[in-house]
Amino acid sequence: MTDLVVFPSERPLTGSVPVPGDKSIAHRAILLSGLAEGQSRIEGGALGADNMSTLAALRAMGITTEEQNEMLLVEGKGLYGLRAPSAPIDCGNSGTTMRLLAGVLAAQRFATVLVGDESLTRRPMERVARPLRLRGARIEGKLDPKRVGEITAPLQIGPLPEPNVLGPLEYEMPVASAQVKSAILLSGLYADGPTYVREPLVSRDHTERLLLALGVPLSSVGAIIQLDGPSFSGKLPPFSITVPGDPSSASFLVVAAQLIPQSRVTVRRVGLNPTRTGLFEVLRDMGGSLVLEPKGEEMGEPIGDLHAGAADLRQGRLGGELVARTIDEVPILCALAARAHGTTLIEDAAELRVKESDRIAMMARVLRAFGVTCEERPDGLAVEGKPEGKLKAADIESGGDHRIAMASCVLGLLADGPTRVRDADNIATSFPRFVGTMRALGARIEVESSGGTP
Ligand SMILES: O=C(O)C1=C[C@@H](OP(=O)(O)O)[C@@H](O)[C@H](O)C1
Ligand SMILES: C=C(OP(=O)(O)O)C(=O)O
Repeated sequence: MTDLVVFPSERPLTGSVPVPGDKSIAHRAILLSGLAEGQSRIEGGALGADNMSTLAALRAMGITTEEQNEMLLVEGKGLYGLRAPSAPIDCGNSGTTMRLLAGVLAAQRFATVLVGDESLTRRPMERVARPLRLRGARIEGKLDPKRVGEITAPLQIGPLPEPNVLGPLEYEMPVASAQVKSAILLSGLYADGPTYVREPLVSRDHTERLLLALGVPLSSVGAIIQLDGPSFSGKLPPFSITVPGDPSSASFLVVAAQLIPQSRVTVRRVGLNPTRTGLFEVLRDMGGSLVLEPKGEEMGEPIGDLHAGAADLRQGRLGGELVARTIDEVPILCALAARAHGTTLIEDAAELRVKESDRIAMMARVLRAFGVTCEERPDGLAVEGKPEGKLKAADIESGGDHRIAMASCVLGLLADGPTRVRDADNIATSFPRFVGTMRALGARIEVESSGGTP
């Protein structure tokens, strides 16, 4: 296991850096390249371990892939080209891998078992199983003794029962989730009738954009999406994509720049899909310093450079529809709130309790360890900002959650002594070069082996 030791910053953060390719877009690009007919090319910078779990799943089902520097070549075999894997597929720490794969595997004539690490094995899976069953798939999990009606991994999927084809589906999702929506849409590629999905709020729409770019007959109005299975040709063309930089990874750098006096940081080629930019909107409302410089688009995804600088912040508010567009940025929003004048309210965010960790409870613990007063609520937090003076140096147990670990590192830069962030290996699930990137901007972070189980 690795600990990070973060030293208080003595100088501004400055420089221009890239971030890894967007994890969500890369999952979808990898999966769809395996289902396309022919060779696709995916360039994505240093993709993290979660994306590698999706790639490994394809390999386990007979898809040939090659990694050349930071480019992936995938030999897609068509929608029906996957082969039964010889063992359970390990989705690692990646909820997106498990839920998106479920949509594709539900339509196969062979059986698969999906497993994950300890954290993924605790996460709710009935939300994805239910709509797939409603269109004829066979999908079972382990009954969750603590949550009635809930199942968790391992997931046993398929084989598809007679008549061997998924049916149409009209489904109203109880919770906004891009993973569930995507699984439903992917299963719709195999269905003999249309797919209609309605979300309570608009979640990230990368699957829709990529499917449209590949010529799939799909349309959406707000939170309603329709895929016309029968008029789909059944073929996906191979494609080349340079995955835009991940705005969720960029958020840690953008927030660090706000908090350290005189900082000026540019993050290059970041995806600016409006379903992902909630944090930047909240930051602007808090008086943050952020300029977006558009740089075109890639397969329907807008891209731009982010120019961030130090700012004097006032309290912010996150709630309602903005939550879905900020869902992975709440840990770093808490760091921002910790240095703002006034109390920042985060509401309607109960979903955070079922991510890699219970991110509401974890951030409450982290903030208190740094000497920041906060109130933990069922669906969020109230964070009392402490804009003056230093925070208290802390010893943080990140619980193996990458976003908790990175948010803690940013807070550590503002402390009155070295901060230890324990169990930080998991940062590699989404941002393998986080420490190198922070150092390139001027932060001092040391990596130490903590002697626990590696
Ligand atoms: O579809 C995706 O790529 C993701 C969707 C979100 O999860 P939910 O669908 O559970 O909200 C997000 O938290 C996750 O990091 C990635
Ligand atoms: C929740 C996350 O990912 P996943 O659901 O894919 O594990 C995340 O990256 O913050």
